[in-house]
Amino acid sequence: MSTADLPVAIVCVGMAGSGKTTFMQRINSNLHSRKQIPYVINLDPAVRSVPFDSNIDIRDSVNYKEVMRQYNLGPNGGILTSLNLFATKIDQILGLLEKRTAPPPPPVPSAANPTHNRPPPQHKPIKHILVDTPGQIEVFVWSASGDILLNALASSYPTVIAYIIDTPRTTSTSTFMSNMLYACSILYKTKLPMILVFNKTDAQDAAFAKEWMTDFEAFQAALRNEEEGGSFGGVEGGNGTMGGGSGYMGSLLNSMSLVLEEFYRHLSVVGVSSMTGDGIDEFFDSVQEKKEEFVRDYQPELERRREQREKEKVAKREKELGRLMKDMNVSGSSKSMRKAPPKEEPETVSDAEDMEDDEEGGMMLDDDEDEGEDIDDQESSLDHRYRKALKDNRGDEGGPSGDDFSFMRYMHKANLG
Ligand SMILES: Nc1nc2c(ncn2[C@@H]2O[C@H](COP(=O)(O)OP(=O)(O)OP(=O)(O)O)[C@@H](O)[C@H]2O)c(=O)[nH]1
Repeated sequence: MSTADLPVAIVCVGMAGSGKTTFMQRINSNLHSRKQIPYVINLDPAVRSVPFDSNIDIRDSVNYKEVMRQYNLGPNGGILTSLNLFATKIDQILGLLEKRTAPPPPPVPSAANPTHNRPPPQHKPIKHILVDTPGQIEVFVWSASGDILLNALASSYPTVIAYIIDTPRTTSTSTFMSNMLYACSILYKTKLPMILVFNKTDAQDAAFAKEWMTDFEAFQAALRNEEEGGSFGGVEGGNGTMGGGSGYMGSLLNSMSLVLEEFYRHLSVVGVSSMTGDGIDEFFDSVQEKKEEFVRDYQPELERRREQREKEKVAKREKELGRLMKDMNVSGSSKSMRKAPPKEEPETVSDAEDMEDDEEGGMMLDDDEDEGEDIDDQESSLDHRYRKALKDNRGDEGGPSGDDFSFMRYMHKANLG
């Protein structure tokens, strides 16, 4: 299957209360009404109930409350540790996704009439993978496990980030700018195409935000109005001195808006109301646009990075093997030791569809027979991933924050084009 035919993964991130879950529910029901059943993944371990069915739900695999109790953690630590535990299952999740997104099987001759092909069973390919994330953005976006989950997804499917914004709470220049800076940091951290979703347009039209993003002077005028009207910082009737509104903050916001002009150009912006469904079609148009952008601009870079990591891994293995042989003082070819027989992939995970009744009380709820055998493998692969992710975060060689500023290169290229 070519990348363009693969389903697109839409990862919804947004501050607590921005309406992520309501938005997920809306796009989910929109796709259902168009008979394009999506594959839904919930990565929020702390959510009490979700108003839609998930195919994979972190809560089926990890007991958040138990994690908090056993590790003596607060809510954020609990979410982080739950995500870490869940990240150990990423191979199984990808295995499941691959199975569900594979093209329909070819027609098979029926037993009654072997010369005639039986029509393949009804199998509508999945076109969308929807991912809900915890409201504590930083716990997901800036954690090693968030990195693992996003990287794994993006290396298998075109992936876009939908950043949900609470429009009524973004009408002042300073809250708007804070939100844009947050979006910018997520864009640079994930290096994935992003759609800004101004939600709750039934309560507040998003035209002002679109204007501020395309017309620097309009933003400056709004800033001036706020300063003169004494509502700077979003405080109606304030004295205009919040954060030194007359000077420092105002000029900082001015400069920021100039700096962010470049960033705005690479975003899709849509206004939606998850409540009424307004703007959802435009959102899906943007998803298609960003999917194409992913395939065109991001995929080659991801592949280059993957190949580079593969090469580094092989080189490292060779080096370690050489050292081992030296230590053991063994002469002769090492070829026989190089290739371990391929392992069967475990199949099950916290897939809501495949779930039998889970045992309550443990931290990891979804243990099956295969897992006992693979536990060592999982631990070592987890250890490896964590190290890798932590390394990446530190910006060491090979990590996304080292020489790999592909996004910047892309931005530069796009700017020239
Ligand atoms: N008026 C209006 N309210 C909305 C809209 N979308 C969500 N809300 C309301 O915003 C509040 C928060 O919505 P949620 O979907 O729970 O937000 P969330 O981002 O998932 O919140 P967390 O679970 O805390 O991360 C709820 O009261 C929703 O009813 C919308 O389009 N219009």
